[in-house]
Amino acid sequence: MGETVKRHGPGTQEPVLAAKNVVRRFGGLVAVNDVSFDVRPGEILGLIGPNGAGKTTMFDLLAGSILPSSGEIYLGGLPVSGEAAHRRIGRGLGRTFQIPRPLPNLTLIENVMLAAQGQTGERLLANFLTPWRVAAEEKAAKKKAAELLELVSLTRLAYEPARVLSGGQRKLLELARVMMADPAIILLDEPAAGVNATLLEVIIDRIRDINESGITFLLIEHNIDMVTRLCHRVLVMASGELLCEGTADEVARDPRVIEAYLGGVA
Ligand SMILES: Nc1ncnc2c1ncn2[C@@H]1O[C@H](COP(=O)(O)OP(=O)(O)OP(=O)(O)O)[C@@H](O)[C@H]1O
Repeated sequence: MGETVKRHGPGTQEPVLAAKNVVRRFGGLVAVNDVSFDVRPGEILGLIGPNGAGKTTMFDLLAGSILPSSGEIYLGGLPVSGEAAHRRIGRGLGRTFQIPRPLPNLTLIENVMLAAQGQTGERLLANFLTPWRVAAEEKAAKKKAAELLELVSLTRLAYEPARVLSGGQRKLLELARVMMADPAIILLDEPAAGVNATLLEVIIDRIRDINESGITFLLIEHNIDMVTRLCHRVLVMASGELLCEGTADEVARDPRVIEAYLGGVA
């Protein structure tokens, strides 16, 4: 029972991430128009919508890659709209990209370790640690990276260079990399794109495992099967606005959503 409550996140808890009346303009174009929503702790929230709806712009705003024209983004209850991505990541936000680009000639384990290195490096300098403690930190990072590769079913390839990976395996590696910084919430940009059917099952299972360990997800996805199977709740954007929210089945039946998708195709 306890697990179930954690998975869906009690409604009274502080949202992990929230947008309040967020607007983003590019010149005369309003890409995100007065969008507000909460991401509840422990949930997997889907963000769907036709091409050009404003989903990627919303992700960029949440992650701090771009700043809102107006409105606020809250991370763990605190406003962060003026803070860029590197500050947010240190405070529990992780993001994967549609096309992951690991360093091709480094091994998988090195790629995962590197995801912590910025943080570790700063800490080492700040604390004037002695060399043996640096070595100990590296050893700890390697152990953690190995555990994360196991978590994403890539142990077999841990000492291979990243260039040997398929598109789907790169997505799994990206998941391990982002986990290295101990995020509270992970933004996933189209985890199913370019992935074969077998690996898609692995990715779905691994996201579910990680979510069940207490990590919240927000994902953009065009693969509706994946959204239906994974997401506790779905937000639909169209023409920069938040059209509706509900379970995958609820939004799929909503006439406004059907119209938005047909409009997008026409
Ligand atoms: N840097 C930019 N400069 C100008 N216009 C932009 C910029 N980024 C996005 N846009 C415009 O904002 C709108 C929303 O784009 P966005 O990429 O957020 O949509 P999306 O829902 O992610 O689409 P897709 O599913 O195709 O990735 C589009 O009209 C797009 O052309």
